Amino acid sequence: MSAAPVVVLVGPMGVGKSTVGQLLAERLGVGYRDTDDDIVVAEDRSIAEIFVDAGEPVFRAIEKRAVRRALVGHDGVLALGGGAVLDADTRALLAGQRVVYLSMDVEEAVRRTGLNAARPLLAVNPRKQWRELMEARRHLYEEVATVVVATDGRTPEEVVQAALDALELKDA
Ligand SMILES: Nc1ncnc2c1ncn2[C@@H]1O[C@H](COP(=O)(O)OP(=O)(O)O)[C@@H](O)[C@H]1O
Ligand SMILES: O=C(O)C1=C[C@@H](OP(=O)(O)O)[C@@H](O)[C@H](O)C1
Ligand SMILES: [Mg+2]
Repeated sequence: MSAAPVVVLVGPMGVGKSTVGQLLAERLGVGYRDTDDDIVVAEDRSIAEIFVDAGEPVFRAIEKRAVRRALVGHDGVLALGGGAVLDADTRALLAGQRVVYLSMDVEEAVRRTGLNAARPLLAVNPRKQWRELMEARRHLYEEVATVVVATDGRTPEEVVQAALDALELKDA
């Protein structure tokens, strides 16, 4: 069986992919899936534990497989982890998809993620880490995006509406 997500959400940690993804799925009357959740279930350990125990390259290899599986096995809204676009094969798979890049500025990012131990990449000096992450990744998010939706100063519900408008999708 092969399916394709109706919408794929990409963007940095804390931008609201998981929050917005669930609301968007409700609005569209479809299922919601999150590759980070798939990984936690399959590995039976948290994302932070995988980073600490096995290291980032192992996490990225697991993530790549999880994204590939979800892209052919899920027909609802799919949220990816913030670093999934680092992989060139993943970006190639996203080329044929309807992809929303959720964006935000640095201050909003630091406010939302703060010192969150569940996000190991931001555990130390979050503002500097976030700037560097965005410098490395912004063009990758833009490369895979069908539309860009700014989340600054918007509630999750407003972000969902902006995404539906940008994609010219009607809700269920
Ligand atoms: N539009 C928004 N405005 C304010 N806070 C938000 C918004 N979207 C998400 N959040 C909050 O930001 C944090 C990160 O959201 P999450 O959905 O986990 O992001 P991601 O999956 O992109 O890492 C959560 O605490 C969430 O409640
Ligand atoms: O940006 C990243 O490299 C990561 C983002 C996280 O997902 P969220 O973007 O959902 O927080 C999670 O996959 C992991 O901590 C690595
Ligand atoms: Mg998430």
